Parts: sequence; C-alpha cells; structure tokens
Amino acid sequence: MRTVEIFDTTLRDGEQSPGVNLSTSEKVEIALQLEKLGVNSIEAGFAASSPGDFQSVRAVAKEVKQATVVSLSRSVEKDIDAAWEALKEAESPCVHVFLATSPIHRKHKLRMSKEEVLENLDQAIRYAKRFFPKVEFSAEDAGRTEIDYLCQVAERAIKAGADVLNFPDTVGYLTPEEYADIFIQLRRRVPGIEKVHLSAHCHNDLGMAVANTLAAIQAGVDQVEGTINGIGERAGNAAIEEVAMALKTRESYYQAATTLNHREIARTSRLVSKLTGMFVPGNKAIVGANAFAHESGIHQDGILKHQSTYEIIRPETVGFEKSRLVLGKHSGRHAFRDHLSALGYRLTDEQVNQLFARFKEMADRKKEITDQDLIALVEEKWGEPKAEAYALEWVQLSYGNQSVPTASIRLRHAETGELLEEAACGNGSLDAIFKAIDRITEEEVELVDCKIVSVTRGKDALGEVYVQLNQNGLTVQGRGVSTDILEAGARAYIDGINRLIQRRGEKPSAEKEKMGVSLG
Ligand SMILES: CC(=O)SCCNC(=O)CCNC(=O)[C@H](O)C(C)(C)COP(=O)(O)OP(=O)(O)OC[C@H]1O[C@@H](n2cnc3c(N)ncnc32)[C@H](O)[C@@H]1OP(=O)(O)O
Ligand SMILES: CC(C)C(=O)C(=O)O
Ligand SMILES: [Mg+2]
Repeated sequence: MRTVEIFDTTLRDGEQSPGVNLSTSEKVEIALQLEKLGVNSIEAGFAASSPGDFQSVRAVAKEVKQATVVSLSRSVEKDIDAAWEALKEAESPCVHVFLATSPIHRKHKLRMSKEEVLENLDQAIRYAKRFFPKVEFSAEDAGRTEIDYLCQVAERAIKAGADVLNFPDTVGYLTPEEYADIFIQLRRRVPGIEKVHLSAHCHNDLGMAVANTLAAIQAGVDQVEGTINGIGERAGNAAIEEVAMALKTRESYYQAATTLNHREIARTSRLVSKLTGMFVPGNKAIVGANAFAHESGIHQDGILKHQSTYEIIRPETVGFEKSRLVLGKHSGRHAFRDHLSALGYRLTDEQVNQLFARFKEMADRKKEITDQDLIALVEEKWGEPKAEAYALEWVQLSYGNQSVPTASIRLRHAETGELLEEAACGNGSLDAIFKAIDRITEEEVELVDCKIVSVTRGKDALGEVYVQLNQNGLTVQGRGVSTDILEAGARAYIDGINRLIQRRGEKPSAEKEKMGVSLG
C-alpha cells in the first residue's frame, strides 16, 4: 500500500470562492484543524496578493508545526520574495510557483511565446531555490496544454530544481482517462521525472474533480491537491474528504492510503463551512447532513437489521455520531416503532398499527416528522384530558446586557389554590425562568430541547415555545403561546411539568399497561 500526500488548498484556492474572505485568525484556526486532520501540506494563501494575505501566511507558518506551509507565487521575483518573507519562520516552508502553459493562456493572457514561458519558469524556479528547501511548480492549465510542450515544461522545471511538479486541470475540462494519460505520458517521456514528486490539482466545472483526482492516483501521482467541502474558484476543487474516503473505502481497489485522521473530517468540514459561510448541501458526499440519513421505509428497515445494507461508510469513521433515521412519508413501521421506543413508548403491534395510520396522514402533510410530532400523536391517542397541577399567575424579568438575568415567578397550585413564588438567576432569561419553576415544583427534569417559533407576523406576532423534558427516561413535550416569547417559554415549561406529573401520578404505569401502553 503506497501513501499519497494530501496538499490542502482550502485557505488559498478555497478562499478564491466568490464571497469568501478569511481573517488571519480564521485562517490560523482552520490551519490548526487541518493539521489535526493530518494533511501533509497547507497552502495558506498568496503572500504577494495583499498585506492581509501576507499576514495570514506568516501567522499560519508560525503556528503550524507538522505540515509543510505553502504560499502561492506568480513566476516573478517580487512574489517569491514576499512568499519567503512570510514563510521563513515555518518549520517546513514551500513556495508554489505557477505559470500557465496552455496555448489559450500563452496567447491571450500572458502574451508569451512557448520559449518565453520556458525561460520564465526556469528563472523563477532557480530564484525560488535560492531561498526555499522545497519548490513546487505548477503548469497552470496543463489540462489544455499540448502534451509534447508539457513534456518540455516538465523537463525544464526539473532542470531548474523544482521538487514537486503539479499539472492542474485548471478549468475542470478533462475526463478521468485523459487526465490520467497526462501523468502516464510524462512518466514515460520526461528524463529525470523520477527525481520529482508529481501532483494532481482538479477543478469541478464538469463535476469530475474527484473522479479525475482518483484517476491521477491510479496513474501513480505522489500528491493530490484539494479543499475541504470542495470549495474553490467557480465550481470548486476536488473535495479532500471525498478523495480520502474513496481511498479508504475502496482500499483494495486503489491500493493507496493517505495520512488523514478520518475522524476529524466532520469537525473540519463544519469549521470550514462556518468560517467561510459556504453552506454544505444536505446531499454532499461524506459531510452533507443527509450523507448518513435514511428516510424510506425499506432502507430504514434494512439499516435497523444491518447497517451495511445501505451504508458503505460508518458515520463514526468520519466523526459523525450515528446514522439518522428520518421519519417522513416514505417511512415504514420498523423505523416508526424504533423512534417511539427511543422516546420511552413500548407499544404492542396493534397500537403501532393504529398510530401508524395517523402518522402516514400527518407525514403526507409535513416534510419531516419530529419527536414532538410523535409525542403529540401518542398523547392525542392515549393522553388524559389535561389536568393542570400548576398554573402561571405572573412572571417578571430583570434583564440588562451587563447584568445576570433574574426571573421571579408566581404559580398557583391547582388542587390547594396555594400561591407559590420563587426567583432565580440564569444564563439567559429563559434559563432563569425555567430555574425558578424548578424551585417551585421541585421536579428534577432535563431540558432536552427548546424551540421558539413565531406563529404570526408583525410586531404583535404570537410566539410559540416548545420544550421537550425528560425525567428518568420519560419524555414529554410542553407548549406555550403568547405575544411575549418569555411568557410563552414559562407556559411551555409549566405545561411540560404538568404533563410529567399527570403521566406519573394520574396515569401510573400499571394502569397504562392494562391499556397496553407502557411509558418509560
Ligand atoms: C488558477 C489560479 O487559481 S491562479 C491564482 C489566482 N489567484 C489570484 O489571482 C488571487 C490573488 N491575486 C491578486 O491579488 C492579484 O491578481 C495580484 C496582486 C496577484 C496581481 O494584481 P495586478 O498586478 O493588479 O494584476 P492583475 O491581477 O490585474 O493581472 C495579473 C497579471 O499577472 C500576470 N500573470 C498571471 N499569471 C502569472 C504568472 N503565473 N506569472 C507571472 N505573471 C502572471 C498577468 O498576465 C497579468 O499581467 P499584466 O498586468 O502584465 O497583464
Ligand atoms: C495555481 C494553480 C495550481 C491552480 O490553482 C490551478 O491551476 O487551478
Ligand atoms: Mg486551482
């Protein structure tokens, strides 16, 4: 099994995504996470492009200890000087010098002849080698460069002293076979090519960046370049997490591995998405929210019987907690029962069938059925008419952005009519309210979830708060509505506690079991 090095360019090509601009501290945070992920090189930016990018490359170079830190540079001395100035304190610095080689770029962009391009790259690499222990040279738009000329480019770059030669499919134009063939030809035809490392860099304009990268690996490249979540110029770069997981999952096919710590993939993806503001689509391979979610009944049944029926990767392998069985209109009884049992309901087959019909009706109208919806379904079928143990009299808040929120609350005990008052501080206003209610009721409950929803629009909008409470495995939901969201929160929490008391006291497990419904 050979090792393919991972060259991460999230902070350079990834940052070239329209609308993305990372600050120095954000770049350092991502670089440190990339180091934990185990990438071999981190391209931190393009030092000559702006004072901010210079700062960022320098800061990343100072912090990163394991990976090689790289700066991009045009084939001009002043860019190489800036790269060296930014990278000279790095443990392992590398400059990435590039120059376009394709006829289109030579003619229209650089306005250089073939000979001028060769001369220019030769000079730039020799100049870079005066400072840097490692120089990577990229033949930009290699994918659209005449293969004979590309061989001349490679030979000249090797003679000038480049350590790594990268042949990017800059505009994502090639097919996997065509891209692999470039490396096969270069290896066959260029003298001295065995002295350098070969690298692949693919763009996703035709959705083939990962396929092309894998084809390059099969053609024997030593390094592949890409970004986390596949972000980058236009349609983006090859997604590193996809390449790495293809190698791991199809190990015996590719016979190649990376040094990545795969369990860090999910964390790295989330961080990059958060700091770049680039949302990861739900269906994105490996890191999308749906990558390990199953909605249809037949798949959910399969997963419940054996995970391998519909999953080729265990979610934990890439740092996700577990697969999700999402309840929706395509779900079946197995997943439905599984969800109910996770909420503490043990139902007979007959009861599941009765509820399942209602569930399907509801699922036809809603995209996703939540835990709250399921609890409501059970309560609608078997819940007692609501008998309140406590009712809200009033709630008062003291809040300032410089002070700790404090809530005072008065509840009326329904049976005795007694008025009960308490006050409590909290991390926020709702937390203070919930704590004050806990003090009065002396209930030990865990707040599992709290959702605030606006029911109507405008300044006098009605707000609705849902809480999900758990007490010793028994789950209930509480709901409160008011034009004031804090009052709605207090009402929801009291509603939840009333339901718990009702379930525990007025509907003891023995009685429930007679009906065949056991709770908890
Ligand atoms: C495929 C890629 O991802 S390449 C990397 C792309 N990334 C970036 O461009 C991000 C950073 N870029 C920048 O901040 C700016 O473009 C700078 C600072 C580098 C240059 O800015 P300016 O000097 O204003 O030039 P501008 O960007 O308008 O034009 C680029 C110039 O560099 C030349 N050039 C392009 N590539 C190279 C190269 N590899 N080596 C030498 N010169 C090059 C162009 O021909 C053009 O030259 P001209 O002014 O003589 O026509
Ligand atoms: C600078 C080079 C390597 C590049 O990003 C590309 O050609 O896509
Ligand atoms: Mg690129």
